[in-house]
Amino acid sequence: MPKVLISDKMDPKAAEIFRERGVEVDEITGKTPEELAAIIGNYDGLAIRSSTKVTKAILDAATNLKVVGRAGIGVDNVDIPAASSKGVVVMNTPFGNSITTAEHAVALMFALARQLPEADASTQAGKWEKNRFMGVELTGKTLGLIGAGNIGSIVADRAQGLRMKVIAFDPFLSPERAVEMGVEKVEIEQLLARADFITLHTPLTDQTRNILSRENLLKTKKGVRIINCARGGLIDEAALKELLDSGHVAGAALDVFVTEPAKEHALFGTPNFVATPHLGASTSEAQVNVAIQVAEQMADFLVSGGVTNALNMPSLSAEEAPRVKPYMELAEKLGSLVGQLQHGTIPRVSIHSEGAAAELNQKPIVSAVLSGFLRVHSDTVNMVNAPFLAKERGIEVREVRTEKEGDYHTLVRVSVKTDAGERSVAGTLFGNKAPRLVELFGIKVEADLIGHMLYVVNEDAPGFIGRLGTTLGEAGVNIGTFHLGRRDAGGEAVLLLSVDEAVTPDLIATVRALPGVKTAMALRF
Ligand SMILES: NC(=O)c1ccc[n+]([C@@H]2O[C@H](COP(=O)([O-])OP(=O)(O)OC[C@H]3O[C@@H](n4cnc5c(N)ncnc54)[C@H](O)[C@@H]3O)[C@@H](O)[C@H]2O)c1
Ligand SMILES: O=C(O)CC[C@@H](O)C(=O)O
Repeated sequence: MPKVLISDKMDPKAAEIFRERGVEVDEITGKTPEELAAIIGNYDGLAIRSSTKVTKAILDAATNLKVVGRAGIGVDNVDIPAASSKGVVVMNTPFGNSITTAEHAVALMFALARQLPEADASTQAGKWEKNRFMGVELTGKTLGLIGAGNIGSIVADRAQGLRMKVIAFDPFLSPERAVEMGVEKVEIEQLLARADFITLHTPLTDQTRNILSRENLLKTKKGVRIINCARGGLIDEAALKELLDSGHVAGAALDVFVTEPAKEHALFGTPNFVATPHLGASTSEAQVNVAIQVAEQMADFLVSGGVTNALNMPSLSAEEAPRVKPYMELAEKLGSLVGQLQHGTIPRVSIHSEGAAAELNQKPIVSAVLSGFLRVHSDTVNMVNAPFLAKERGIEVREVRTEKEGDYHTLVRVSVKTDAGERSVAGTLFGNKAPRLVELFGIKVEADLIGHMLYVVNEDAPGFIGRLGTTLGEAGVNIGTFHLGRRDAGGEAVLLLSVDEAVTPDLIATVRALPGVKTAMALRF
């Protein structure tokens, strides 16, 4: 039974779904990084919100971890490159809290427009300062969106309902989508110069870090009001404080901070500054949504291999998974076979799916080939990190599909470019389930690639099989299955034998010394 740790406070629905789906679950929140590192080795999955930091150190300690599930959108608390290189899938729930967060941004916009928090505090302090709190209307004002993705577009929709004019800076926003959203796509300079309110809805990346820098804040319209419900680090907090103090910025509302939790901050107590403790996603509706979604996605992955909303692996729905999985097994075996048989630099790997195989999602098949191929050199390679490692090693990966059937109803061929030219192996699925090799370097040979195997290339001559059988028998090696193929009578023959135990290097040397043997190698599947 796979085991998951929920390490941040999450709606109880998550644990309920894990258990219903046959996943054991522990809820242990509030651990220090050291305490988490001490227990993470016991788990196959880690479900988090924003408090748990999944650092390289945690991943190094997570010897059994297969998946990290973020009940939310931002994954800046997960070291994704480290997770990918350790073969850990990282998933998020990209839509579950979008409405809630957009509503929080709108709430903060109202709070700034009418100074609601300060008016509330003053009134409850018995001051009745009716003339102190003069607000501004939203109607007719210009709202500048920085980031017009899921949340930004919901904010735009709500702002239009409030009769605001919405302009958006987002390099990835297409003109068609801008028209559909009813917003004017602008460059950042125009946005800064024109917006009465600015709201941020981008992830924190190298391009967005400090997007509201001191320089950009100085380019804003005097009296601008700024809202950040996306990520700390998008605004220069020190410059924001100065510009609030000088009155250039009329108000700022932050839900997110460079350092969280922000228990002390230079901005705290500044007039017209509103703060919430990263509450963007905190409604019961959003928390139920993300808890259900993360638990379903992680359980699908751990129980049936389905991959949804992964940031470092191709998606594979729980419905597709049973059909694609036997192909992944076949692909991995074929990748492993070429990886074991071919040494030296391989600049290109091509994966050709034919017949029924060509109708499937190719991404997991390609990843499985690369995983089998590269695992020959490292035990830590898997489906998640194989495409990254292949890229790192400069291996070009080609994918070809031919929907028409050839000799087989379904076939996967893996070819590698070598100094001696292109060499390929091919396999099929028997009964749509059992992977079987059908061709090896141009020779038809049918074999199940399982356990310990011996690969021999020899001159096709009478008596050879007997001599080989005797040699193995004398070494105490029991033959399980025996597969033979040859290019033509008297030409080159290939033998693939499954044996009950590993073939030692000494025995390989003895086989290589037999008359007529060109190559002999031990293989492992
Ligand atoms: N406060 C919270 O509790 C809370 C809750 C949910 C999401 N968030 C955060 O909100 C942010 C947005 O979430 P989303 O679901 O809308 O994401 P999204 O991916 O749907 O949208 C992000 C948008 O930012 C745009 N973008 C990327 N780089 C940009 C750049 N350099 N300049 C301008 N635009 C750029 C993208 O093109 C995209 O349209 C994320 O950082 C997320 O983590 C915060
Ligand atoms: O989990 C939370 O409370 C915050 C989530 C939010 O930051 C997100 O990116 O989805």
